[in-house]
Amino acid sequence: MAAAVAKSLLRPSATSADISSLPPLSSSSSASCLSFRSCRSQTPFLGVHLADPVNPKIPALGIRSVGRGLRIEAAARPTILVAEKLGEAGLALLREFANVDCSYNLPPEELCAKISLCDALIVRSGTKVTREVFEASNGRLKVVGRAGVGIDNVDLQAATESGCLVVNAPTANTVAAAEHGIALLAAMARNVAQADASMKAGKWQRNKYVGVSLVGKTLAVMGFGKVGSEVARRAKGLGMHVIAHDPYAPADRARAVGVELVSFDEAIFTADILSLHMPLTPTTAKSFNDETFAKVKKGVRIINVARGGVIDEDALVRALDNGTVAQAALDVFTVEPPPKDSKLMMHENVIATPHLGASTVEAQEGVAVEIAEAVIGALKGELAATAVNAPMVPSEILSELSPYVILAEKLGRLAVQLVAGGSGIKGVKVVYTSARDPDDLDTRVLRAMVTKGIIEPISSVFINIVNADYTAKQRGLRISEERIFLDSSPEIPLDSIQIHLSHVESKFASALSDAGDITVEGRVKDGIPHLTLVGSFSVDASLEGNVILCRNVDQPGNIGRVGRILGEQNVNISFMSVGRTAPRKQAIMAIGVDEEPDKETLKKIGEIPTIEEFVFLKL
Ligand SMILES: NC(=O)C1=CN([C@@H]2O[C@H](COP(=O)(O)OP(=O)(O)OC[C@H]3O[C@@H](n4cnc5c(N)ncnc54)[C@H](O)[C@@H]3O)[C@@H](O)[C@H]2O)C=CC1
Ligand SMILES: O=C(O)C(=O)COP(=O)(O)O
Repeated sequence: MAAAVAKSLLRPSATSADISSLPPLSSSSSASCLSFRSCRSQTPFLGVHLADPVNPKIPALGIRSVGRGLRIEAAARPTILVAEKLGEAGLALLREFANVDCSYNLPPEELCAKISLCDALIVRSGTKVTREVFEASNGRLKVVGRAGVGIDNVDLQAATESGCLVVNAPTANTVAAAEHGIALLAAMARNVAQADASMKAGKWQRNKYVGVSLVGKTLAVMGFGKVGSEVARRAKGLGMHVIAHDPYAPADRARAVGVELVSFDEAIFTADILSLHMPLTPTTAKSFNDETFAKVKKGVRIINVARGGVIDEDALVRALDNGTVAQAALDVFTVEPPPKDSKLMMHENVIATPHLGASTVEAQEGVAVEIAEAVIGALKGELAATAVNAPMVPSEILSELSPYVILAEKLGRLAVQLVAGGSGIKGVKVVYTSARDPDDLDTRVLRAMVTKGIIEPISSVFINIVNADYTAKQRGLRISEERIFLDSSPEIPLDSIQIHLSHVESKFASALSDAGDITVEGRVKDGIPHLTLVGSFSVDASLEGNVILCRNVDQPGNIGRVGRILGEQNVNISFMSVGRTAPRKQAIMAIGVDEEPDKETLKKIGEIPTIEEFVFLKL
């Protein structure tokens, strides 16, 4: 397989450029440490290429080894543009390997002008690496390194389309972000920022700035990942009662820290202080809104060191104005920097810092080294453990597996949505039924896509074949694979894929097999992925758009009742499939819908007397 990958490589490297042809440094650049040595020949790559998992035309990531008696091409030095301030230890590593251009805070047009002369770009959260940047690179840019966790400032789709690898540094700033959360917690409780400002204005206001104590208070950590668990550990040291909400965190990890995992509602009902540490995803976006604030304990305090977008900022201003939220401490904002007249930032009960969570000397040295090593490794053509968009499968294998790749991801996505909130997933078993000899069926990409389907809807992490196993392991997710041999033609790579999630509760009890696992199975029919089994029920539904699964007693009229409710709301049904144990016994209806039904419509479906349970799933 590795040899096959190596064969499928490489497009020609962009031509080299002389230092004199680089656009001038921006007047706003805070530093310039251009250190070119060999400027004539800059075709440095061993060849880094990306493959889109569903578009085999995009070549695979790999290494161009030397041809007959040829030298490895890495003799020439690549050019790396460092667009935001990076720790010296990382810069030193980069300079040993490449020509390094530190041009900080470039306006977008200057970044675009420079980028066609650079092989790698390193940024933090302040630089938007847009589609325009990839287009302007004319294919020369091979690696973008994000010196930190969140990659919401990099257009990953555009990066993948242009064959550019994106790597990040996910661990080195965890403690810094957690410490900043604790700093904001203490500063907020004791009005440190407001009291300091008052003293500097010549006042001595001892009565105005009476604070609240932390000991004995309940802190709800929302998002019990790397940063959240470090915050929890520290808050316990302050004598706080710590609970956490994270639908996907394993309970034993929480138990090890002495923290109880609770539902979202329990967390917001009971917390004196909420500390946000979840990623910004479509599910978490604006999850702290008017509806949420209506449920919180009056006078709750909120800390946000995650992403501004998880809070509806206008709703937070209203909640601060009416006293529902007593205070907020914010490091991150929907728009950064926020407008100077932002009501939220200027609110007297808000303390704010300019996205400083990762900004300690130690963390910045750590991320600088972490990202420098990842970028250098990628430029050498090595696999990066922290790659976020780099599938690595030869195009011929990809083209054969491509419908199964989609099937694997959709089954994973479907299975995770069947898990009841609060029951963390630990064990995933993927069963392939195939007539192929195991050596002729490379399941890495399928396993990666199952992992992607399971993790991506609940995380900010982007999964591909490079980082799937790494990410699953980091999250305590054990993915095992099993093959069932089918005595038929090996021309077809796979007959079916089954996913079993063990030791979890389901929000749709019918999805549980006799063994008690959430079980879903799919097949490819005429090139289209189909769902063929849910729990013990056989169904046949194409895995496209959205699906409503209903369990009902098999009797006339059910389809019509559901269809009428959907029709009244102008929700278009794309397909219908019924699977039943026996006539007039239990049945499952799978109904494909083009539009997402609103809550009221779903409620009406749930109220049909013969419908015993139902679930709405987004594919
Ligand atoms: N302010 C700053 O400078 C920094 C901010 N961050 C941000 O902090 C956040 C957390 O980072 P890490 O802990 O490194 O990430 P992580 O991926 O280790 O943890 C995120 C956790 O959130 C959980 N989660 C997902 N959806 C959820 C939901 N709907 N409700 C509750 N929990 C949910 C996940 O299961 C996971 O355990 C990210 O948004 C990251 O970008 C990270 C470092 C510095
Ligand atoms: O790592 C993250 O997600 C951060 O938010 C840190 O951002 P920064 O590198 O300080 O711009």
